[in-house]
Amino acid sequence: MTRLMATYLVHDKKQDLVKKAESIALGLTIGSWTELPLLIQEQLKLHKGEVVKVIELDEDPVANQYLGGSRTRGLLKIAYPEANFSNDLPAILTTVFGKLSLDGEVKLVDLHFSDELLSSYPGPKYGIQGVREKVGVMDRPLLMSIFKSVIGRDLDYFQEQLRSQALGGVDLVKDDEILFDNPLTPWEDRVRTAVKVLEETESLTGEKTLYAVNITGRTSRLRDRARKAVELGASALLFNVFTYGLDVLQELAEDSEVDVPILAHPAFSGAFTSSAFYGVSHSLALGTLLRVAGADLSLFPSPYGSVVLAKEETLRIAHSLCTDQLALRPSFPVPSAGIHPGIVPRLIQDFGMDCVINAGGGVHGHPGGTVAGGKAFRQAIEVVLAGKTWAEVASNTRYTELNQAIALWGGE
Ligand SMILES: CSCCC(=O)C(=O)COP(=O)(O)O
Ligand SMILES: [Mg+2]
Repeated sequence: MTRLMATYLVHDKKQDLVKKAESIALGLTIGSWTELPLLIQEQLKLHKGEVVKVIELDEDPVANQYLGGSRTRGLLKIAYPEANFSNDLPAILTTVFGKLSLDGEVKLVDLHFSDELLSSYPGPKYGIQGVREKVGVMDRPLLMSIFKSVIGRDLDYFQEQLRSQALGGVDLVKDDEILFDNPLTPWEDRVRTAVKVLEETESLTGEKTLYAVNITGRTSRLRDRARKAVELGASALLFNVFTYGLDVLQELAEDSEVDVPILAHPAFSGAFTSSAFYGVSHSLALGTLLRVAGADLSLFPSPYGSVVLAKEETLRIAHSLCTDQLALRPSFPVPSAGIHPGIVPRLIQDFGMDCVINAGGGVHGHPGGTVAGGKAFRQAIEVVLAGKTWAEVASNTRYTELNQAIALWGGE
């Protein structure tokens, strides 16, 4: 019988972590089975969670102070029989972290899916390789930019901003997650406009740019919207997965008519990932679970910009998105928020070639405007991949836009 393995970080008031683990393993499966008749105990044994490992960690004085008293800290590994749940993410998450998520200082840090369980999840349709093929770029990190200040503006503004981003050499342009359907830039018109603009820019530059339209509105209408978006020519979709739910993402990702890459935005995820004591780890939420649910790209705060995560956290997210220990296509890591060209060396050093460099303000806020902003990023990527430093290209006119960006925002 295959089992799903969950790992929890606990800060427990009591001393005995083995007892704690046993109570979780029981409580989330067959309950107080010891009080049942022997025969039934025997039958239910197959459904009982099993404590696989208990690792006691050193006490953390900072955590103790924060939590107002001494706590026993540890990692608990518990295996749940797959026979206990239907094979879908709502059932899995309710099993491993349903009522437990409300029960004191317990954080779900990892889930290990067996191959058998995983075979019901197709994962990303495109993944890193498929997205690269769509834009025809295999040999460098991709560049993505974000529409900014579109709320309250009309389609002409949208069109101009898209054209500038594409002419700047951006591979993917995405709606901001806070752009919903609205009378000034209805989503269907954004897609129709993008198709025309991007055909035109491709004929000028020879480079493909994808447009990810934000799929929003009531859940019951999302599938139709996503299909319609693709029919109208959308080349990617942006999805605020954590305000809808992972299963909704999976429904979209599995739909054969939704045959474009899906970008998962992390909006709202901080509400249940940010605490050191409660909720779900960043790497599970923004890494493993998004990949399992079928996100082709996962956006998350980088260690360097305006909304930051600790570097180790971001590396763990990227690892979960790409590790070949999970038999699914890898999803593209997209470290984001407050990114400017001066940060590019650190991003490439940390995340390697297979990442997407993503910026809004860092493109549009360039002193030379949006086209120059895109160019500055492409130049930064080129310089880093050539193994050069900013100082070595400081007086090179091939890198004018990059040098302007470095002068404004700095760079190491
Ligand atoms: C927290 S990751 C999401 C990044 C994002 O949605 C965004 O709008 C970033 O914009 P910026 O101007 O900071 O590049
Ligand atoms: Mg945004």
